[in-house]
Amino acid sequence: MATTSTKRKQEQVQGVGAEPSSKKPKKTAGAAPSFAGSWDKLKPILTPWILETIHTTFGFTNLTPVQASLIPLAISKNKDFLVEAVTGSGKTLSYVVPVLERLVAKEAEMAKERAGQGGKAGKGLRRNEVFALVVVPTRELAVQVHAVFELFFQGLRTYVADQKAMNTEDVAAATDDIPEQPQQQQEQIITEESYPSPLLLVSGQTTTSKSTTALPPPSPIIIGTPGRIASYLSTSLTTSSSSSTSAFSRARKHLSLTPFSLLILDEADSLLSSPDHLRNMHTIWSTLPRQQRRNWLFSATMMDVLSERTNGLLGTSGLERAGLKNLTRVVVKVETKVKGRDQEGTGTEAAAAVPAEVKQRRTPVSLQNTYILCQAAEKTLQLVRALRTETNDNGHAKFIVYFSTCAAVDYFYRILRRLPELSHFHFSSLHGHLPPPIRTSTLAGFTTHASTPLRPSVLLCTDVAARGLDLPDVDVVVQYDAPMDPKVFSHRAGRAARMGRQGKGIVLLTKGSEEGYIEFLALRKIPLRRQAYIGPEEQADDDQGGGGESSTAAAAAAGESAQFLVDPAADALQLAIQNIVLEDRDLADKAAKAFVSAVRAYSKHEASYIFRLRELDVFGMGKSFGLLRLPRMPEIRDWKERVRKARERLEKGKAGGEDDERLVLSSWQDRDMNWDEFAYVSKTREAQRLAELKEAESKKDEIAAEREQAAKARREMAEKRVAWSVKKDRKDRKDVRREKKDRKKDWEAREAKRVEAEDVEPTTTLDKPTAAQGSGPAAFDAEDDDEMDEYRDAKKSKKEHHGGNMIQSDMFDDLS
Ligand SMILES: Nc1ncnc2c1ncn2[C@@H]1O[C@H](COP(=O)(O)OP(=O)(O)OP(=O)(O)O)[C@@H](O)[C@H]1O
Repeated sequence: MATTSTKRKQEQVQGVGAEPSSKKPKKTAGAAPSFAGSWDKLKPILTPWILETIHTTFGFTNLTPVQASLIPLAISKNKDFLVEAVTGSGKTLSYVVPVLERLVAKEAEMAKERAGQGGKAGKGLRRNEVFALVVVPTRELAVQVHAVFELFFQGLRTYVADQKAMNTEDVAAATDDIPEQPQQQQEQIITEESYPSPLLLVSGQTTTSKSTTALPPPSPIIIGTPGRIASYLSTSLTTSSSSSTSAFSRARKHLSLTPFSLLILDEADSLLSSPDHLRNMHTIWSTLPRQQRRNWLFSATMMDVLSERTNGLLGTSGLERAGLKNLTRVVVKVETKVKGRDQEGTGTEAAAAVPAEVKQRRTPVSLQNTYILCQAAEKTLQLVRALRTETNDNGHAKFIVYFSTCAAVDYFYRILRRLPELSHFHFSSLHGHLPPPIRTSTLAGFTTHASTPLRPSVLLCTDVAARGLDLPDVDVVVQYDAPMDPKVFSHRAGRAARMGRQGKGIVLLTKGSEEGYIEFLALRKIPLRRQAYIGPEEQADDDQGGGGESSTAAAAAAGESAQFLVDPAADALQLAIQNIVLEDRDLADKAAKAFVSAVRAYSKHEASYIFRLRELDVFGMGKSFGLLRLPRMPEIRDWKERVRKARERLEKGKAGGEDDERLVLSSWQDRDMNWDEFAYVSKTREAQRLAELKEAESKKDEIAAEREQAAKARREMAEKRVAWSVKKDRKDRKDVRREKKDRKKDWEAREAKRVEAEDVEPTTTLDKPTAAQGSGPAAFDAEDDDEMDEYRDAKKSKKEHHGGNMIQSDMFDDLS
């Protein structure tokens, strides 16, 4: 067996840090995280109430490596930082603590300055003065970070109350010979006591009103999403040129940036790559004072921003353009010592002789990242079986399942909980199209659910829950769809295995087309281990849990290749899902929307050379979604055409290669049913449908005529658009084809005569004259290519006309 040990080290940070802990970090693979010194021994020494809160409220004794690396630097040096450490390694506290320490220092500095200017003694920051901004990409993460700050301020209040109580006791017990409390300490208590709660700016929580009077009052620390922060700042700070002085001063009074010092971007790579976020970030940057502002950037995939050049502000030059120069990098790496041939568990005695190798990885060591290869038609089946085997065999209880679109989450949420084999699971769903209060309650429900293997819980979600969320005790993360942005992969998987806890990740990859993703991730230092296709439970029992390739036994019995044969259980599951869908037409609508949006999402993969839309088995995908019929979309027409051609090639004995093997086995059958009688459960919806049906019936001929006219107009338009050179080219090719056909007829006639005259067997396909010889049947095979060209031309002109999209565009704008 391969053995692993863990070592985390800091890089590019000077030697300031916590004193090393006397306890050795645990070295067992995937055990508790290695800590890097105790909070008590941290230099500089933390402010008493901050230290007390870390100990009593959070219950933490030791620092994590990223905290030990960054906190001393961030408190004592006025620098910009770029911080990368794996998911769940404690990055949040690594900035929260320095922000608070610097706030305390600023408070004291301002108090001194203002006392010097004749201000009220002991008053530092004013109520409208903002000291730090924390920007995060999602409302859920903002709420979480806000709660951490809030815990510290609660800790402060408790600390102050305790101090006061102690002082009162001291006073009561005082005698003349006991010295007074030092003046400085009393002042500090009064000052610190006055911090207002941090301000949270997220959707559904704060108003977007243009009026400053409707805005919540500022706080020294503001946390929020880019859009909300940008609009809050601009509304609070800007006035139109026609505004009166009093309006201006009202606005200035609402918020002041005089002491502003820190801008923190958590999940910074996401904030800097999404065009929407970036637009808001530009507003924020232009509003904040540039000189005195320090920028701290955090993410588990932060270093990627330095190399990528295609999106947003990424790349070093992009960061420089945004004023993010001279960033001090703090990178905490995870190293795995691998003994044996590889780290995928294939070690043997011989392999053990191979010297151990140290490999870096960008995921926690306690995270076991795996992939399952299956057919597109088997994906939902594998999801269902994974949920069951992980609970039954591995005792796991808390799951997150990621889909690529909101519509897919919405649909599968309605389906999975109705499947009898998952009836004991508690499902919840989270995506960006849900109203904020529902998002909040869903997350709270999932977090507090007392999950056990007998009553497991599953959160179905989009990437809205991929980054930063610290959801306790997540055992397994399943990625039904690989993320469009490869950086998100480790963030998703990192919802499990946090802070040294054991966790597992499973990504479902389509056999025959998506295997390249494994190598792709390995190059990004995210090693994946293969997990066998999950067979039926009885089989798993027989195999001691080994599972097997889909339908291997059946295929072997039939003497066929198992490679692309679909597990019969996938057909049974499709039927079961269809039967659920048949209960309400609304579900069929949701299924179609989910399917269409998922296909469109597929076309948006950044790693498009791995996730090729052309390779997407839409029939199989339709089965996995339990569709009753396939929606009309160009991708399906294209796939149908390719399947047809592959079958033709097979009939002609020309089929070859994996591609054809897959296409030939791909099949689709619409459910035989009467759609006119398929009703909505909602009475109003159904009444509306019936009315529309009646109207359509009465206008049937009119509609058909309109359609015919529209199709004709489209054809004419397409014809007009075709360039003269293309038309000529087409005519030339037509002529060539005609010539070939004539030659073929000619040859056939001659061949028939020869067979009759010489009384011989006709020429077979094996002894055909070659195309180069120009007169045999092979010379006519080029027709296939011509037809294909023509098909492509027609498709292209049609695509140009329709913008390549027959489906409503809102179906796709659905990714998180
Ligand atoms: N010093 C510590 N000792 C023990 N637990 C800690 C310590 N610091 C943080 N934690 C806990 O570890 C968990 C993960 O921390 P955090 O959410 O900050 O990770 P992260 O690195 O920001 O992860 P992500 O990249 O996913 O956002 C949290 O539950 C947090 O309370």
